[in-house]
Amino acid sequence: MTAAPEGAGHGPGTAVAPAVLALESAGWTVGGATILSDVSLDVREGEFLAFIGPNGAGKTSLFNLISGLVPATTGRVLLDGADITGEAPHARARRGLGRTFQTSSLWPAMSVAEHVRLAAQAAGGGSYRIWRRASRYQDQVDDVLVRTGLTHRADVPARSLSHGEKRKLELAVLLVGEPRLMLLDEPMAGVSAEEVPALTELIRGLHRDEGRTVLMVEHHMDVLLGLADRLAVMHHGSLLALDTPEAVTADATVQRAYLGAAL
Ligand SMILES: Nc1ncnc2c1ncn2[C@@H]1O[C@H](COP(=O)(O)OP(=O)(O)OP(=O)(O)O)[C@@H](O)[C@H]1O
Repeated sequence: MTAAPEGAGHGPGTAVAPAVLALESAGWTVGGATILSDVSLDVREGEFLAFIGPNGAGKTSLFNLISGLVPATTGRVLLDGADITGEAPHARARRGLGRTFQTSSLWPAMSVAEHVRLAAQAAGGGSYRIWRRASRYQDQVDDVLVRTGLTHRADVPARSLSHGEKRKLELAVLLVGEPRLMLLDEPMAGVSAEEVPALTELIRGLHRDEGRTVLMVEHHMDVLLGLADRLAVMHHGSLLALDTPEAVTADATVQRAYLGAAL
């Protein structure tokens, strides 16, 4: 396993946890186009690492590479020190890696509770077709709905949910598998300004109270500045900067490449 410099990106005196995820010069080339190039980073247990960068910088592609949806054509991916570069997404999921997607993955006519129940059944090894035995997952469903604040919406079909509630439901489905490492790809996308604070608090709780390691792509800088331990700035498929939010936002190169006058 690659070790990051002691305490890199963490405050002085902060205990250094072991790396749960490490990328070693990871890259992805497809159809002659290099989408990701030489990305190296360590993510520590319990850390919140946010990815920012302009459209097309490679943030989603990097999440795809980490979760195994696209192959690393160069370099290595390590989870808890084990080389998982060649592993399929489901094998990575079994190791505790879970992710959400930028676009909604819900079934419009299916209720909130049914989504979570189906995920619980799948995680428990049950067939998607055996609905009669679904009742045995009820406690798990109730627990996840409470944690995501969706109990009062349990019987509502997904199509009737607000954008913020849909994002919560996607998190609920993810939480059924109790992933230790969560990759959240733009969880605030399409969410109204009024719903952003509640969703932010939910994600903060999953990180701070439940101790999960979180990687999150997000364009809302105001959200990230109160949430992320470190910011990774992607630019043209490479990692331009990786440091505390304060250091990154003060970095002149980052400002020129991406942040500009917004900060
Ligand atoms: N399967 C693919 N084949 C070819 N090019 C691809 C493929 N997937 C992504 N790309 C290209 O890779 C680049 C990075 O895309 P990616 O979606 O990872 O960026 P992003 O930083 O997540 O952007 P956004 O903020 O808009 O979501 C883009 O130019 C995109 O067109």
